[in-house]
Amino acid sequence: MGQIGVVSGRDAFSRSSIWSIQRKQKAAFFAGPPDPVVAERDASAFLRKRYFYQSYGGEGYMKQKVVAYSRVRKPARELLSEKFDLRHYPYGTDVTDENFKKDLQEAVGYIGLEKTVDDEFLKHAPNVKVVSNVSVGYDNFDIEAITKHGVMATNTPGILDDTVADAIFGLVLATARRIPELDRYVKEGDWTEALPDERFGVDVHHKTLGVIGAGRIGQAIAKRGRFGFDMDILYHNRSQKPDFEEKMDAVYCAELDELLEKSDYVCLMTPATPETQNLMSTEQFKKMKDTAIFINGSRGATVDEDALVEALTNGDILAAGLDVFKEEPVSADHPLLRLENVVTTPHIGSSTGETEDNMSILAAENLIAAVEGKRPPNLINEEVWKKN
Ligand SMILES: NC(=O)C1=CN([C@@H]2O[C@H](COP(=O)(O)OP(=O)(O)OC[C@H]3O[C@@H](n4cnc5c(N)ncnc54)[C@H](OP(=O)(O)O)[C@@H]3O)[C@@H](O)[C@H]2O)C=CC1
Ligand SMILES: O=CC(=O)O
Repeated sequence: MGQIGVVSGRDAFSRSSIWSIQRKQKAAFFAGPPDPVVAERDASAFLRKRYFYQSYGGEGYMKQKVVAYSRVRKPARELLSEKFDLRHYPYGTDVTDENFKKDLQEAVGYIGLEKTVDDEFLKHAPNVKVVSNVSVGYDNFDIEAITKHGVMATNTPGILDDTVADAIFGLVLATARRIPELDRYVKEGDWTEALPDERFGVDVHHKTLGVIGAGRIGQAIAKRGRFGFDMDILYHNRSQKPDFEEKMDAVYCAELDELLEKSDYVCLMTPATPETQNLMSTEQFKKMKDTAIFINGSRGATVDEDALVEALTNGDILAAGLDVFKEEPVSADHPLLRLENVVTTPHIGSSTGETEDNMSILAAENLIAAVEGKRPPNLINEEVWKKN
């Protein structure tokens, strides 16, 4: 089936229908003011006809295809289905799947998460106007290639900040107070006497929290530390943030080393970019206090995992809380997972029903705007918009 450049029901008529309406309008103009009874009859005929074309795919009406991949939530799928012929594929599907490949060939939009969208992907998607990520991080997008193809790229910033900050601060507490380990201790029947000292945790309140990457989420984490736990806040960031400093008494560390040397908790929240690749490696872990805890909520790419295993085993740092890994899902036999001083979660920063719904809806709105020729609210590659 070929494609027809129509989206809404208003456009869903064959040319002959439109000419017929135009002829009637012309005749009505020369006939003077309309008879209200006739006007009402014409209006209901118009609606019936539109219903017929929408419902039965009559001549000239065909919804455009949109491909959705993985966790695109129901409210967003419903929103998209009102306007498009939505084809939803599960996690793991790729262009080796013939149906996915065919739908992608015809689709005007793609919405999903985690899948790499690069030159190769876009060669299979020649009609796509927009690729809409259901996440704020877009390291799975090759923005240069997407821009070269004249395709708009969008993401979902802002609406997930508090949810992610809660999860990452949860890792701070779980790691410091050894909650998963002690949960097992209770459930496995080992709680038969007063807790031995070697199972004690460390305080979080009144300690120093160092945030690397004090953007939307980094600042939301700092807010919890500052106002919930009376922590002193240090931050290292590409640019200095005077507002943030004022609100949270945060102190800027232009040099990462300064933050690493002074912090009790180091929380990494930068995007994954070529500059942040293995930002934390042997040298950086050695700079940290041996009583300090490292938390990664950014992406696995920002941490040299072999160096982290070494730092945790040698006692260069006390413990680590990790929501993200270089390979996801992380393999069950990964050396990090064998360490008792590591607490993990399966990349769950934004994983609450409410927030995932909101992210999916925002991603759907981005897609719809772009396909309808409007500037999507969360456009990443402005150049494509300016060119049009
Ligand atoms: N674990 C999870 O489930 C989730 C993880 N994330 C991750 O968190 C990241 C951040 O999201 P968000 O806070 O919304 O993004 P923002 O863009 O608001 O914040 C990123 C911050 O990192 C800073 N930064 C970028 N590069 C560097 C660098 N080389 N050195 C120091 N600082 C740097 C930026 O500085 P500047 O202000 O100067 O640009 C900015 O302040 C996402 O890209 C994603 O990877 C996001 C959501 C959930
Ligand atoms: O990791 C999640 C995101 O939104 O980025």
